[in-house]
Amino acid sequence: MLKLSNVDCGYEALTVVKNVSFDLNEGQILCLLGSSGCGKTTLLRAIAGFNPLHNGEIKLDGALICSKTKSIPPENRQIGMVFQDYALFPHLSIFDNIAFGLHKQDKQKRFERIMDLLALIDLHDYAQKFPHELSGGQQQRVALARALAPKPKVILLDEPFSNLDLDRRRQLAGEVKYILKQENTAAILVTHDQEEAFLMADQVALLTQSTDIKDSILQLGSAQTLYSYPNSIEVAQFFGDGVFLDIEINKQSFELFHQNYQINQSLKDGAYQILIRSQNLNFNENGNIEFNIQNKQFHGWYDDVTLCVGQTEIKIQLPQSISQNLKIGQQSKAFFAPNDKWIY
Ligand SMILES: Nc1ncnc2c1ncn2[C@@H]1O[C@H](COP(=O)(O)OP(=O)(O)OP(=O)(O)O)[C@@H](O)[C@H]1O
Repeated sequence: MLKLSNVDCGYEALTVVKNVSFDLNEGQILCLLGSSGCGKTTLLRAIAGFNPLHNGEIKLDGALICSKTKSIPPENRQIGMVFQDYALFPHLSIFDNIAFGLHKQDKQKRFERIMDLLALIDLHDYAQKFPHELSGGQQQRVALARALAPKPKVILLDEPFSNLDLDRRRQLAGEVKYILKQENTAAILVTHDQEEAFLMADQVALLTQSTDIKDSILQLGSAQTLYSYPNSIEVAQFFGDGVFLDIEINKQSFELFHQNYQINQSLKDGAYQILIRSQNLNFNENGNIEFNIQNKQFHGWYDDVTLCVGQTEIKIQLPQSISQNLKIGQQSKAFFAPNDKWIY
């Protein structure tokens, strides 16, 4: 439904985002994920019509809405926007805030749509209240209802949960996903929080921070694909789970911790790095590698655990159920099974 083809965008002479292409289908949620300053908001604003395209084109339902030479004004794009700071009108009631984009509809239809939306966001008793009487999460749900009211084809959400504390963010992310799915409205969410992206997205586009690049999107796919099959070291590092070890591939095999491993993909002989995550280790006294527990850091349901296999340090996250059996300074054993999909 929304199609970006080879989009470059930014500010006057500065191109921030390069060569972005993706398709968004009806009712799908796409998350633009990436570190601060990588251009997520810039891209979102270009889709909304607030920033120019330097190259490429954007189509909505097959119709060109934006290119280097053409730009339909934001208000005519059938694209709604929800901002980080809610941007509700303080002097209007919740009812009137939601009614804002519905002035062309007849009174009865407008009333029904607003009541339906108030029920959907679970604020049916709040119609006559004012924004300052609501919590941050409630205000954000009203902002979403206001954006959804005219039934836009796509909703753009720019860090919509960042003003809330962590617990409320997770809860509201789930609620917003439910509301968007009920309305079957496609959405693009900007976030730098991977958990939020994983919780909400059908597709995740991870953007690079590097400016010296051809393509801003490092990888596009489901959350599971990005996490389980990162296509580069940069993608794997973004998720921050695991360590990279140097290996030397020779005739489709490599040695690690004095064991030889065959690989099932065709790689030229040479130096590579392999990603090691906790899934590669199965703690068992009959294991094939021996290690020493160097450090443990408590994080609640998991610990950051630093193991030393010979001179090699491996820092991994382990759930309490495993970590509680590993004492600092203790020698232990594990079965080690590297994953040849994680060689870079
Ligand atoms: N109005 C502007 N004029 C010129 N450059 C800008 C402007 N706004 C942002 N930039 C630059 O564009 C780059 C991308 O900014 P953008 O706000 O899109 O990043 P972001 O990924 O959304 O970051 P954050 O997660 O911190 O919001 C940054 O280098 C920023 O300095």
